[in-house]
Amino acid sequence: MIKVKNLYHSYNNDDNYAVNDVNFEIKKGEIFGFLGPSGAGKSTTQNILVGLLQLQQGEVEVAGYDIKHIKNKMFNKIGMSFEQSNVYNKMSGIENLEFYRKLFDVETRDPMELIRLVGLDGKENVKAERYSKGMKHRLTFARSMINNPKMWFLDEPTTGLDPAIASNIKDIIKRENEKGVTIFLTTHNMYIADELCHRVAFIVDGKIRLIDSPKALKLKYGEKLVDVEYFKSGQLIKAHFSTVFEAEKERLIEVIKNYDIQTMHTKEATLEEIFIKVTGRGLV
Ligand SMILES: Nc1ncnc2c1ncn2[C@@H]1O[C@H](COP(=O)(O)OP(=O)(O)OP(=O)(O)O)[C@@H](O)[C@H]1O
Repeated sequence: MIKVKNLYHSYNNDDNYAVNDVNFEIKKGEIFGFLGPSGAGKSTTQNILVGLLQLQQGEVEVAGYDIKHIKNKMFNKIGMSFEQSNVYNKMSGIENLEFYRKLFDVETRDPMELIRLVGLDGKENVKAERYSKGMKHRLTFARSMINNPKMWFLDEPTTGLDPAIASNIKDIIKRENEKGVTIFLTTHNMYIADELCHRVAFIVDGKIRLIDSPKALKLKYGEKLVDVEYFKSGQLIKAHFSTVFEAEKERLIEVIKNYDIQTMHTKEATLEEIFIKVTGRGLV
């Protein structure tokens, strides 16, 4: 669905690259996470992919279209939800969607259905200038689905939303993906990436440092420890055991056999810990 080969971008046309030899492919039906700290080059890459920034160097194919020769038809197939909401303030929520749907040559979704989906019903006739930041964000998100995109670009889709609304947005993303929509998700929120993405790319200083599935990364970089809380002579003992070393595995079995276990968890590395391990940098 997306092929990116040897992509470079410099804002000043010098050798100070915001995107520096980036390569990746996204398969149809995949949720691909682009994970990196502020200034890593995520938005620059995404903006080239959606035709907002001109391709300077490299090869990019999106939904079967070569980005060097963008055809209007490509925009029928893609949807974009930006971190910075860019809705028309003088129009109401529903007017924004009604206006936007006219820009497409394909069948579009019912604006009111989308308004309901993102929980803006009851506010559809209010001008967007009176919407809160989170409401504008949801309207932008709803708008990005109006043309039933096959390829959906989501930039920080849950940033600034309260937990219940963020959870609703995550469910919508999962459902659309189950229907076959391919998703390019840009974020520095590792929880979202972990929960939603089939594969993630770690990007720092314009370069991709690693691409893999969250599960494979955890298996590779996880500590393989089991944390156990158990009662011994009436006292709660907290201990952890490696599942790699034989002696520790035997100690763990002894504890399970002889004591009353309160809690037992395998300790997995979080994506953020792995990111720091691999790149030497934090995600913010
Ligand atoms: N319009 C611009 N002009 C000049 N430099 C820019 C411009 N936009 C971005 N940059 C620079 O390019 C680099 C990559 O920025 P980019 O916005 O792609 O990062 P990002 O990973 O999306 O960050 P964030 O998470 O903060 O959005 C940064 O060094 C940034 O300062």
